[in-house]
Amino acid sequence: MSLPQRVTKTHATGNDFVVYLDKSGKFEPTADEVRFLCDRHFGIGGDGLIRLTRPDFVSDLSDDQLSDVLAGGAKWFMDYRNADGSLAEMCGNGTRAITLFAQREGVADSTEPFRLGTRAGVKILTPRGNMRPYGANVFQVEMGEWKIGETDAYEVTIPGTEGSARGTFVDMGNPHVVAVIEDAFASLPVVESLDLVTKPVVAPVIESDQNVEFVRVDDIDQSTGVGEATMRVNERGCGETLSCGTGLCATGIVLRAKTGISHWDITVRGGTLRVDVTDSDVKLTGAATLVADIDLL
Ligand SMILES: N[C@@H](CCC[C@H](N)C(=O)O)C(=O)O
Repeated sequence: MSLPQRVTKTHATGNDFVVYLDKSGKFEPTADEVRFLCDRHFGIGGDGLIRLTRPDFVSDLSDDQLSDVLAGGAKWFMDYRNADGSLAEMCGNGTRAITLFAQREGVADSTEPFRLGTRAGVKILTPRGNMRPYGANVFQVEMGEWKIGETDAYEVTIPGTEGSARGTFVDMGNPHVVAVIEDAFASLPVVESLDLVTKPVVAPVIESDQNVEFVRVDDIDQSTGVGEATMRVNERGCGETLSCGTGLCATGIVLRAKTGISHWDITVRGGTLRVDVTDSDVKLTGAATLVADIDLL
């Protein structure tokens, strides 16, 4: 068994995680252990597992990744695993949940920005306290650089559902395809009616697999420059989740490319978050929650 006795259940806008602190590097989980803890019937349940550890205890990091993380000033690392046991480069919601946990464990200062290492580089989290309409224990995350592919280059379908949409690839460190489904190129049902238990199909195939976001623009206030949108997501390695932080950022980036609006309040099934996009950076603002400490038997 490579798990510690005590783990903690957390979530960030309903994207839920089993997390633990591994100060000594003794507790690198196996894929079977991840699947067990994330199982909603036989385990604790979670969209993913996060080990908070020192960067040099993460065995899959290349020398370049490790030196980038250390050069970026991160003393702690978010080792993220999807519920199916696969590794992921990044988890936007996970960065907030694990930073709140790091504060509680006394390894992050609750008043200062926290530099967190990830497989997609260092992310900086600034605590914002309670913030309407986003909730309690809000953090603003500097998610860093992003890349967008050709607009609408992919066809997105859902097996068993009639219709299709066009999707745009976004690299947030991890891979996303964003389909704005209530525009001229889409014939899928409305966002709320989609079957996202079924994994969407993206063509042409993306080798890494991908997370897929389905989005509707609800409102654009030209006087404030802020848009509102609704999004749902099917995540790689996990299935439908109530929220996906990197997916929200990818959504903000695609909506900016399509509308010219850079600031978005996006509502997912787990709440509302803020995404602010510039040419060189994207910021994500949202809440985080610690739910329970659990002793494994
Ligand atoms: N929920 C996450 C993303 C988690 C990883 C993703 N499933 C992947 O494999 O890329 C988020 O909040 O960003």
